Amino acid sequence: MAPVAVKICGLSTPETLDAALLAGADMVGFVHFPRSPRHLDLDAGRRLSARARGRAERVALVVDPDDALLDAVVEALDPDWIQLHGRESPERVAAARARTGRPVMKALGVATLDDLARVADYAAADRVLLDAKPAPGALPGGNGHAFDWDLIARSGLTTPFMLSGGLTPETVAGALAATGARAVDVSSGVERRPGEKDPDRIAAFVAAARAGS
Ligand SMILES: O=C(O)c1ccccc1NCC(=O)[C@H](O)[C@H](O)COP(=O)(O)O
Repeated sequence: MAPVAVKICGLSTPETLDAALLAGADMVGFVHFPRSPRHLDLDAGRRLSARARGRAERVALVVDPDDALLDAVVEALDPDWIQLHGRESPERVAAARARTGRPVMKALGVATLDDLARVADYAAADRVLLDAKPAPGALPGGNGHAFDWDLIARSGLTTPFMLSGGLTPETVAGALAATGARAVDVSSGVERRPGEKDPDRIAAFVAAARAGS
C-alpha cells in the first residue's frame, strides 16, 4: 500500500518550508487569504513556491476566488494544485479547473452526515479535503478544530479524501486508524502560535503519519 500522503499547509517562511521538505512532506500549502495569519502576498508566494518546485507538490490555497485572482495566483505561484477553501459550488470547481489547467482540491466543512453527503456533488474536484466546519465568523480553515471522525464510517463514504482539521503529531495516527484516510493535512497542529510553524512539530507530524500508515 502506498504511504500516507502528507500536506503541510500555511507555510510562510523559507526555514519552515525547508523543514517540511526535509521531513518528506508530499504537499506544501501556501495561503493567499488576507484575513489569515498565514497569508502570503503574491510576491512572497512566488518566492516560496519557486523554492519548493520539484521537491513537493505545491498547493495554492484561495477562498472564493474570482477569475482575476485565480489568474494572478497561477501566474505568481505556478502551483501544482489549486485548493478552494470557500463556498465554491461544484460548477465553480469545474470552471476553476478548466481555467487554471491545474488539479483542484475542494475543501468541505464537516459537522454532520449531511455535510459528507455533499462529497458526491463534487465529482469535478480532483481531490476532496474534509475539514472541520468553521464556527460563524471564524476563518474558513486553519482553526485547529477536529470534527467527529466517526461520521466518516457512518456515512459509508467510498470516495478517497484528505483528512484535515485539528490534527497534531499526537493525534494523527489515531485519526488514520479511525477514518481509513490515506492523506492528511495540518496547519495549526504544527505551529507555536497562529501563523508560526514549528520545524520540530512538522518533522514529528510527518513521522507520526508515516508510522501510522
Ligand atoms: O490556514 C489558514 O489560515 C486558512 C485560511 C483560510 C482558509 C483556509 C485555511 N487553511 C486551510 C487548510 O488547508 C488547513 O490546513 C486546514 O483547515 C486544517 O487546519 P488546522 O485545523 O489548523 O490543522
